[in-house]
Amino acid sequence: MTRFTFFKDHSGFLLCRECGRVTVPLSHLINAFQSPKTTFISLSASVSQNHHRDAVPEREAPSSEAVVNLRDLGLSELKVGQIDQLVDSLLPGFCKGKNVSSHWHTSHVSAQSFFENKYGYLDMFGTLRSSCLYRQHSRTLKSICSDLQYWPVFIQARSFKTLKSRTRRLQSTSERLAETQHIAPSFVKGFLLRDRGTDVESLDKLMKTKNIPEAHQDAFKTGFAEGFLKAQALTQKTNDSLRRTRLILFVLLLFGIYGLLKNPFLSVRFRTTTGLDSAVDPVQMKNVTFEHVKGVEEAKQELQEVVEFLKNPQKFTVLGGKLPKGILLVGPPGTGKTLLARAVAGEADVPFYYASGSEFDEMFVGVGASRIRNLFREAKANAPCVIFIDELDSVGGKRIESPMHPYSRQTINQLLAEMDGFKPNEGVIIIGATNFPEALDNALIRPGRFDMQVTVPRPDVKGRTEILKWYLNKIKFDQSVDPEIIARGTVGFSGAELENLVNQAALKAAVDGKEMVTMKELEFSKDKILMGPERRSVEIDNKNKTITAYHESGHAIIAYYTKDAMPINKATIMPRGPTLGHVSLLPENDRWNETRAQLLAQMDVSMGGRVAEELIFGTDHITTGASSDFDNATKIAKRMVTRFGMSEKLGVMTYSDTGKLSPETQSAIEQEIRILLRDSYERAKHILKTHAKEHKNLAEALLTYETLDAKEIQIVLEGKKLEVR
Ligand SMILES: Nc1ncnc2c1ncn2[C@@H]1O[C@H](COP(=O)(O)OP(=O)(O)OP(=O)(O)O)[C@@H](O)[C@H]1O
Ligand SMILES: [Zn+2]
Repeated sequence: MTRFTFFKDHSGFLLCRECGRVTVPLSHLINAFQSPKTTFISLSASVSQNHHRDAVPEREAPSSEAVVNLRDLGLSELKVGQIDQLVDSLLPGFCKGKNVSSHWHTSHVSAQSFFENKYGYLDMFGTLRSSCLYRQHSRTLKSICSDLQYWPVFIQARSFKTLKSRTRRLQSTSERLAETQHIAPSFVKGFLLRDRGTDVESLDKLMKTKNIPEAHQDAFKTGFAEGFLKAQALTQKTNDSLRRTRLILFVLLLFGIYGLLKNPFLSVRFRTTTGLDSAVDPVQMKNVTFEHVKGVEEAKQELQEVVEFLKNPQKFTVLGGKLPKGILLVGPPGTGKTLLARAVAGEADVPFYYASGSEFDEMFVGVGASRIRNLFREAKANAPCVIFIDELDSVGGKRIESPMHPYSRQTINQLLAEMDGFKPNEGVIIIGATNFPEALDNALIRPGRFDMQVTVPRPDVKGRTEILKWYLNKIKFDQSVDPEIIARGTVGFSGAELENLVNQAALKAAVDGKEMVTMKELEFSKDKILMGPERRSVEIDNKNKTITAYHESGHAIIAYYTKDAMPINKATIMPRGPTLGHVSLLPENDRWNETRAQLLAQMDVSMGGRVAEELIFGTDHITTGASSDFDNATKIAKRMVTRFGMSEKLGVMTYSDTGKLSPETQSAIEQEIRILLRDSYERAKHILKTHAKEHKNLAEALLTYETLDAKEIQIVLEGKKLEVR
C-alpha cells in the first residue's frame, strides 16, 4: 500500500514525507472532498477557488488563496482509489462519514484549540493527528507514529511574508527538513510527544464537556479541522490585504512628501517643522542698496569691491585676483551689519541667503552640520550670491563641546569644510557678522575663510545726523527740527536706536494729537531711551521738589560758568526712570580726546548738585541724591591718576591692577584722587557762592516750569523774564 504521510506547513500546503516535496493545501484537499459539487472532479481539473466560492457562498469564508492545479502539483496521476486511500489514512472514516450529513462545516466551538494554533501554528497538524487518528484507528496510528518519531518540528515564528516568497519558503522548508532529520531526532521526538499530549487533552476535554456522542466524534473532528483551516485561510487573506493597505499607504505617503517638497509655500513650512534645511530660501535684495545704510562710509567703500566681484566674477578670474571668500562684519548690535550685507546683495543684484548662527546650534547630532550643508549646496547652485550668517560667534565660537552645545565642534567643522570646498572665484561670498570677534574660533578667521574684516562702528555725530535725517524723512516733522542737536545728544546710539528714537517721537506726537513731530517729541523720546519713561504719577512733596530743583540748577550753574564744561542742553525736575531730575549737557561734537581741563570741568559739574544742597539747606539736610554724581566724579579722578598720567605726584605711569600694587603706591593713588575730588568740590562751591542769585532764579524757574531747555536757561541766567508758556 502506498503510504502517504503528510504534515502541514504553515502556509497550508502538505509536504510529502517520502519525497519531501510540496503537494497540495490541506484545506483544498478537505474542501475538495467536502464540497458536493467539486468532489473528485477537481482531481483532473484545476480548481478555482472563486468558482468554489460561487458554488457554496453561504458556507465559505471568502478566501484569496491561490488557484491550485493538482496536475501541477503532481497529483493528477492519482487514481480515485488512491485518493480514497490517502483520505482514509489521513482522515479515517471521512469518506464514509460524508454520507452522514454533517453540520460541522465551520467550527466555532473549538475556539480554544483554534487560538492555540492561530498564535503559533506550533503543531496544528498535531491537533488533527492526535485527535483524529490516534484515538480511533490504532492501526493507522502505528504506521503514522513510526514516521512521527522522525518528523521535524517547525516552531513557527510569525513574520512578514509575501505571496511571491511562498515557493522559495517551501523549498527552504524542505531543505531544513532534511537537515533537521539528521541533527536532533531525539529532541524532536520528545518535543513532539509532549505537544501531542497536551493537544489530545484539550480536544478530548472539549468533546467531553460538550458531551459529544461517540458516533459524532468523527464529524466533530472533521468540522474542527475544517473550521480551523478556513479560519487560517481568512487570516492569510487578512494578512494579504493588510500588506496591500500598507503598501498603498506607503505610496501615498511618498507622494504626499513629494508634493510638499515641490510646493514652495508648503515646503517652507515643512522645512521649518523638520528643522533640517531651514534658511535655504534666498531673497532677492533689489530694494536695499548702499543708499539705505547711513553713517558707515568706510565700511561701504570696503564692500564696494565685493559688489563689483559679484556683478562680474569673470573679470576678477581673468586678472587672476583672488577675492576673500568670507567677510567678517564686526561691530556692536544694531549698527547696520545685516543691512550692509543685504545692501551688498542688492547692489550686485544677486540672491541673498540669510542664516542666523543660532539656527545651527543644535542639541542633536548632525542637525547643525546638515543645515550648513544644505545652505551651501543651495547657494552654490545659485552663484553668484551672498550667504549671510548673523551671530557667527554662536556657531563659530571658541566654546568647544560644552554640555549645552554638544555638537558645535561638528558644526564649525562643517562650516570650515564648506568654505574650503569652493573656489574663491566661484561667485559665492560669505558675510559673517559678530559683536565679539575675539570669541571666534581661530580656524574661522585664518586666510581662506573669513579673511577680510570690516568694522561697522557706532555712528559719529555726522553719521547720527544722517541716520536721523533718513528716518525723519519717512515721517512728518516740523521745519524747526534740528537733527544735529538730537545727534549731538545721542552719543553712542546705534543706527537701530536712532531709528527707534524717531519712531517713538512719531508715536508720542500721535498720542498727543499733534500733526507733526517737533523737537519736543524727539527730546522726549531721547530721554525715554536714555533714562526710562517719565513718572508723572509719582507724587513728590514740595520739599523734595525744592531740593531737586536746587540740586539740578547747581549742576546747571557750574556747567554754565565753567569754561571747559559742555554746553547745557536741558534741565528738568520731572522724575524719569530712577532719577528725580536731571541736567543734560551736549558736547559740541563727538569728543575723540578730552583735555585735563575738560575732565576737571566734568568733575566740577558733578559736584554742583551736592554743593547746592549743602549751601542752601545746610550740612544736616544734604541728601542721598548725589551718589551717582560722586560715582561719576570719582571715576574721572581715578582715571586721571591711574591711566592718563595726569597726576604730578604719581607721574606718567599707568596703574592697571591697583589691587596688586604696593600699599604705599595704593595709598598714594588714593591720596591723589581725594585731592582732585576735594579741589573740585571747592571750585564748585566757589562758583555757586558767586552766582547764588542766578542759582536761586534757575531753581525757582524749574519749580514753576519743570523743564527748561538751553535757550530758556540762558534767559533765566541773564536775569530776564521767561515768557509764559
Ligand atoms: N547705519 C544705518 N543706517 C540706516 N539704518 C540703520 C543703520 N544701522 C542700523 N539701522 C537700522 O537698524 C536696523 C537694525 O540693524 P541691523 O539689523 O542691520 O543691525 P546689526 O548690526 O545687524 O545688529 P545685530 O548685530 O544685532 O544683528 C536696520 O534694519 C535699520 O533699520
Ligand atoms: Zn546730581
